[in-house]
Amino acid sequence: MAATHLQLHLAAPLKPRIHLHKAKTFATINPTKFPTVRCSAAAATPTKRSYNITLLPGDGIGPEIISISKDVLQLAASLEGIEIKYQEMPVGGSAFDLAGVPLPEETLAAAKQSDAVLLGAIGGYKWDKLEKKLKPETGLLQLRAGLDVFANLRPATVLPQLIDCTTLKREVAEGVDLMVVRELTAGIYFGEPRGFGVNEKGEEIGFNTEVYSVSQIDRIARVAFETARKRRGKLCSVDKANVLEASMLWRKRVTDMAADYPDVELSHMYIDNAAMQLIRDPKQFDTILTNNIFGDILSDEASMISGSIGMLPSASIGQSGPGLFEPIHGSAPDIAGQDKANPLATILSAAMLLRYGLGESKAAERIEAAVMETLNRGFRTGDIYSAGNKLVGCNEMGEQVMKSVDSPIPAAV
Ligand SMILES: NC(=O)C1=CN([C@@H]2O[C@H](COP(=O)(O)OP(=O)(O)OC[C@H]3O[C@@H](n4cnc5c(N)ncnc54)[C@H](O)[C@@H]3O)[C@@H](O)[C@H]2O)C=CC1
Ligand SMILES: CC(C)CC(=O)C(=O)O
Repeated sequence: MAATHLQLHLAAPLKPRIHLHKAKTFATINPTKFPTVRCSAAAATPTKRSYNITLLPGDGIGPEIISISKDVLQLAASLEGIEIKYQEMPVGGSAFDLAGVPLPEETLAAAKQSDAVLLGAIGGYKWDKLEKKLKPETGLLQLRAGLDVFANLRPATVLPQLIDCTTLKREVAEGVDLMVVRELTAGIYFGEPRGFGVNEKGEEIGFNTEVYSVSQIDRIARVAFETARKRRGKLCSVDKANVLEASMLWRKRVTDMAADYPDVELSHMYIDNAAMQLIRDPKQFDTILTNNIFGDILSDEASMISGSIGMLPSASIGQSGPGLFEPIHGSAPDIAGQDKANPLATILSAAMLLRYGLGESKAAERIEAAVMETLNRGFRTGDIYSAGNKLVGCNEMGEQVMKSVDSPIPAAV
């Protein structure tokens, strides 16, 4: 098993040497905006050019968007002289149907042994009534925990081509470029005790626990400070420290860590206010640091500022082992199998895999440039359609991105 370049740079627990820098080539392709940070190997050239990727299509639209994203990834990689071997494994509801569990041991083992993992999405009506441990969602949480990918980077950028898709006023949305750094393997999604029971009145209850340890807070905070430092130097930590003890500890640790980052302007915001501010004036945000559940919600909210949840990719990284790359959306069972899904969030997740997971920035730039060019040529899936553009399905969108992949990349400024 090969450690990714990024992970080598996260090796020291308290001072991960995560490297994030301005994606100048992207700014060149489109001077307005796209994700303006990347974290990749510090070394200019990756040490190897042959990789093993585990593909986890999952459920719903997952197989459609993964199939297309694999083709795009393959083309971009081969044009850069990179060899990739793929292994497709089941996860989620489809894994339950095949193997009786949502994360078969073989799937986790394959993921751990690969250089990076690309996931579609999991879940669907069919499996909603299963007991908790068998649900597709449990499989995804087990996968994230099994890979220990604690840092989930979710960029949200308003592209000029999609400005008509935002639900906000143009002047509010235009130029938004933020990064949500979401803690991914702790908090209420994982905390114990949890379960169902009966209270003292004999009434049935369901309960969960929001719990964070110092080390869990410190490691995600460190990633967020490093991220902010390489962006516009502003970090907003979002919590509920007026009510929750876990948030009180979170705020204290983040505040203490700020001493190590005098160049980063730290602010704190309660989650309820942050949810409101994100709609009122999203441009005030640069990097947002938050816990597992607040990050899940805020990033979905941010997706509508940029036009569609079908546009936002994510990268989940740990201190060692492969990273996990997936769109922020779910399995969209309402449109599954209808060739309606927007594949761009997954295609852009494949670009993040190349850059953050493998340190292969040139191939990543090819994909990002191709997405921009495809949008420039007017191709739109239904979720991002506006008058005057060409409405296409998931497959056609993928094919158009493929056509653009081998177009020349402008030099960095
Ligand atoms: N990471 C994952 O695999 C996640 C899985 N889920 C699961 O997905 C299932 C559906 O959950 P929902 O709450 O409906 O969230 P969802 O994100 O799947 O869908 C919400 C809405 O966005 C649309 N949408 C999502 N992705 C799209 C795309 N690529 N192109 C066009 N439209 C898209 C859907 O059609 C739907 O109307 C559930 O079983 C849930 O547990 C939900 C969130 C994350
Ligand atoms: C489906 C859950 C396990 C995760 C989730 O909602 C998310 O990460 O977006």
